[in-house]
Amino acid sequence: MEVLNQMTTLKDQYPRITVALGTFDGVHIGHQKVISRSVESAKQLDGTSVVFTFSNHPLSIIAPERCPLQIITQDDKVELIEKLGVNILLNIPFTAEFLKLSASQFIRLLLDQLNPKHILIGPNYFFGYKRCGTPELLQKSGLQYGFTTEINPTVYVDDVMVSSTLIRQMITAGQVDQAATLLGRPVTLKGRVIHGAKRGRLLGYPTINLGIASGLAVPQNGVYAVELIIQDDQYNGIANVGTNPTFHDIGRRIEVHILDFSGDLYGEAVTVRFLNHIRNEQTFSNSEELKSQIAKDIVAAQKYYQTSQGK
Ligand SMILES: Cc1cc2nc3c(=O)[nH]c(=O)nc-3n(C[C@H](O)[C@H](O)[C@H](O)COP(=O)(O)O)c2cc1C
Ligand SMILES: Nc1ncnc2c1ncn2[C@@H]1O[C@H](COP(=O)(O)OP(=O)(O)O)[C@@H](O)[C@H]1O
Repeated sequence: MEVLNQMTTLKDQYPRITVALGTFDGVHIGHQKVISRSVESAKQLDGTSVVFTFSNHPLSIIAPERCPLQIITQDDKVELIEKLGVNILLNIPFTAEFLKLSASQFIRLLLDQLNPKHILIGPNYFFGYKRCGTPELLQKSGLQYGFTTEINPTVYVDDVMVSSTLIRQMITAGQVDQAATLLGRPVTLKGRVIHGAKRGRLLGYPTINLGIASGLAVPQNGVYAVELIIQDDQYNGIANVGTNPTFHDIGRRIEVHILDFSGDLYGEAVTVRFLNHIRNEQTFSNSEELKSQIAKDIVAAQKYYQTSQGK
């Protein structure tokens, strides 16, 4: 997949473009449908599938105070879009100038740069200054300018409408299993192992510590059954997200005790998949109480793996 970080004229080089339009935070199952349809219709046309999206959330420019936490990083978004088989990703910054484009100017920009044959959007796609452009306007303009617009129907899971807003709420409420259903994959965070208070080894439960990137939606403080990927190996683990209130500790972080593992992991890149919420973070009166609770947490996590991983 070719990734372009600024608006580029593609129409001359690629005569039959299909373009999926959207912010696509999370690349959830609804987004995946829209993007996959673009890939399919490009194949039918013997053309080129393009995703046109922004590298920053439009609200970060329109109303920064209302800009939501992001479900995934930009790098992960690019990787997920690539996996869907897209040919070209236009991942361009949403700027103050872009904000001022009217709906018809935005359509004109698409025509001038891409001249698409087919446009794919979700049902709640609005565009142009003050979100004046509607899916219907795109359809009508297509009749005039020679493109078709496909509005993908709303995707539901058990009567729940899939949306980035709902997924963010689920993640920050610790409902990671429900969020995974709407994302089509587990809630995943990545980081490098940093040094902590070196207390874990004394408790008998060493934990890799990961910092929390600002701006990302992180599961609410608590204990979770997780899977980890370190280099090419997969492990089961038990994570605590929080501030270690038992020890009047410092900043919020993610820590994971890896089951059946020993070794030095400082500095390693780690991927953590949050599978299931086990309990909330608590303040214990002493480290013995915390230790015996962690032993119970591990039993709960193992039960979870046995049922979910078929072991
Ligand atoms: C499964 C698990 C559950 C935990 N639950 C709590 C908790 O409820 N309250 C708390 O204060 N700390 C909790 N912790 C965090 C421990 O306090 C922390 O791992 C320990 O202090 C070691 O910190 P260190 O890695 O900085 O050395 C938990 C850790 C694990 C691995
Ligand atoms: N099973 C394990 N799970 C997590 N980390 C482990 C494990 N075994 C060894 N380690 C190592 O021990 C370190 C954690 O020990 P800990 O005493 O908690 O120190 P810190 O406070 O620096 O995290 C990890 O960074 C890793 O290098």
